[in-house]
Amino acid sequence: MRCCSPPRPAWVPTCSSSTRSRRSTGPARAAGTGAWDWPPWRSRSRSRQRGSTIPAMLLPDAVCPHSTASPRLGPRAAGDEVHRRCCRGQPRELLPASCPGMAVPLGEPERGRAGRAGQGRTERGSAGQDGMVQGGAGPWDHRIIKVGKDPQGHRVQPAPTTTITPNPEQGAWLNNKGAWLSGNGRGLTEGGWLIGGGPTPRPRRVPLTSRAGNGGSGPRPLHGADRCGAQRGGACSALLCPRGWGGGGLATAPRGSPSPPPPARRGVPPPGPRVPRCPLHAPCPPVSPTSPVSPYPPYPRPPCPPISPHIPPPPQTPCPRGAAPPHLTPPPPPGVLPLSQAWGRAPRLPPSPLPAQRRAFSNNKILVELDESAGVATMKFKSPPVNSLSLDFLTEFCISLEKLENDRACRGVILTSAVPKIFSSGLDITEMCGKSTEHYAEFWRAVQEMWLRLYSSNMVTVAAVNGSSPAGGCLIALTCDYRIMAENPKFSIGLNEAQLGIVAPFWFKDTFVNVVGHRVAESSLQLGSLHPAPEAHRIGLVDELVPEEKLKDRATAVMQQWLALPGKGGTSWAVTECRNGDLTCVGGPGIEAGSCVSVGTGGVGGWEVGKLSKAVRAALGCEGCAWHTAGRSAGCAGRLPPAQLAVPALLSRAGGA
Ligand SMILES: CCCCCCCCCCCCC/C=C/C(=O)SCCNC(=O)CCNC(=O)[C@H](O)C(C)(C)COP(=O)(O)OP(=O)(O)OC[C@H]1O[C@@H](n2cnc3c(N)ncnc32)[C@H](O)[C@@H]1OP(=O)(O)O
Repeated sequence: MRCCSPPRPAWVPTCSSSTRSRRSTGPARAAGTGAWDWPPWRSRSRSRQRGSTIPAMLLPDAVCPHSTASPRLGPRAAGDEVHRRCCRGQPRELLPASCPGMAVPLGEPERGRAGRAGQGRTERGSAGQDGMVQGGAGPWDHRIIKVGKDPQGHRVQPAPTTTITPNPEQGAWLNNKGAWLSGNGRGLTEGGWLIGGGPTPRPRRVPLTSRAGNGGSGPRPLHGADRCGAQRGGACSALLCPRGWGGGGLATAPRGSPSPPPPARRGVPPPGPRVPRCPLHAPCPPVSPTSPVSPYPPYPRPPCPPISPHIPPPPQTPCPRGAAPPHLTPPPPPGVLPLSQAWGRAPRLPPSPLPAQRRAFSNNKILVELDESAGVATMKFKSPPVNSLSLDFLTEFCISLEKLENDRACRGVILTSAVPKIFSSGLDITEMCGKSTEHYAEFWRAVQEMWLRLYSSNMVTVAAVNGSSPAGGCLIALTCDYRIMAENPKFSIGLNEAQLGIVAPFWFKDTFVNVVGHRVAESSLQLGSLHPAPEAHRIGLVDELVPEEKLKDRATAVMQQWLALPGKGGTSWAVTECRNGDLTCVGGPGIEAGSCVSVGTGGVGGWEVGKLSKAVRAALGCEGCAWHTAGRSAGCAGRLPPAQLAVPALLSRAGGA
């Protein structure tokens, strides 16, 4: 969460020209001719509007119009290739039957799928001899024609057409011969033959898949390709599971973690919901078709404690992951849309009265520890020697942050380093030379994604800077709500790009200006200064200095202070109405109807415009709208219809005062 306006107006597409004129930065700068035009997924609409000269690799032109997947990741190839892949990245039941991406021409082998998507590879035959899929009347009605080699290597003739019928209740598929089909992790199989790119994603490591799936030869991003696993009686694999759970260990399951259950065999119904499950891992409610599908795969969920099938779980055991008890979450007044609903996420839980519970997630470069009782996670960078922001690091960063974002138990994140003396050395320089154009685009997209996710996070973010933090490392700290630095004068922080002979991108600069002000930013950027800790504190680049050994405690204390603010527990709401471009409060608990809601550029109690717009846009499905953040008000730019919205009471009270 941010307390000041993010430097977005320069590039955010607007609904009205009047809004554009009110922005602090001119449209020329947003023309998008540079490699870091931002954000990439905005470029499409803007290019349509204004004939932008944005490089093709940044244009998500090939994004499937039927897809709700984020078009952010990876360079896009041209045309229907991507369209088809894009569609196939979606849960099929969510796709319209008319989606052209579902229709694969009869006779065209799914040749590319194995290579591109990492799925559809036959068990015994070679890629390209796989089954051919003909689109049927609906997304689930596919005729499968087997072509390939039998186990002895003989070529087989096309087999009779098989029709697959889904059985959502069982989570399995039935062919027209009454045989059960199953996903074997690589695709839909029948009798050991892979007959189609099934909906069961194949477990593999996250970061590389999420990158390669958008145009490379590697596997596609798996997340979102499946329904919630819990609906099939298995583990929940949907990152945006409404219950807040991450995945079923599909992507980054640590070594030694229990293997997924074997796929059902032919003629044998797959395991249904008969096996008693951990109350923590109750089946997820169906994922709404309007839910955004994350481009990221989940990361591991904790294994269930063993439950004997003979001993049913205690019926009264409250699910610590479920809804908060009624006394903790009073129902909103009639007509009030909880903000969580507006954001499409569950409300965060207040600190749990249960004994402290800690969860730790670790991948290669970032260690995440979540203290559920405090609702605070710590992300420790552990990518020696200097925590440089490589593509892998950035990908892991985004995955970890998104996981926490979707975890209702987590309300704040402390970013720090596990590498002595270094917070982060900034962007990995080796990623910026000697690589392909596609790699540069991918890397740069990841940098932007990292910044966007951190800046727009609705968690409290505190940077505990326990070492030097040049350039991109400084950006991470700047993007947090609060910065505490170890008071070691050997540690320095700043945007030193000028010393490298390069220019800090404008959004680096804007973030810097937001924190230190124009004049200080100007001279610091011109000189490429790295400010020793005491100086950094003096110019306001960091909020406070503490001895290094007290850094963690101080960060925790600051976090508690922030989390103690009202509205953070998701318990108080106000109703606002969008009228004439302003948000007007139309009533709420303790809030007078008609009071005007406005948000100062300095923020209100830690709330800020970006999040408000996020909520509003999510509630109205008005993604095309932008919010002007100039001056002291936040309003919609143009075409938001009057609607009742919910914003935290804190915001409304402060704005109405
Ligand atoms: C810059 C490339 C230009 C390409 C052109 C592209 C143009 C378009 C892109 C525009 C991008 C603009 C935005 C840029 C943002 C950035 O973040 S750029 C990176 C800026 N970072 C730095 O300048 C940090 C430089 N490093 C240091 O100052 C020091 O290394 C340190 C972090 C203070 C640590 O010092 P120390 O403990 O003494 O360790 P070292 O011995 O110096 O380093 C150890 C090894 O780490 C390697 N390394 C250091 N920094 C980086 C890095 N950023 N990326 C990759 N690797 C790094 C260093 O080389 C050492 O490696 P070895 O020699 O192999 O041991």
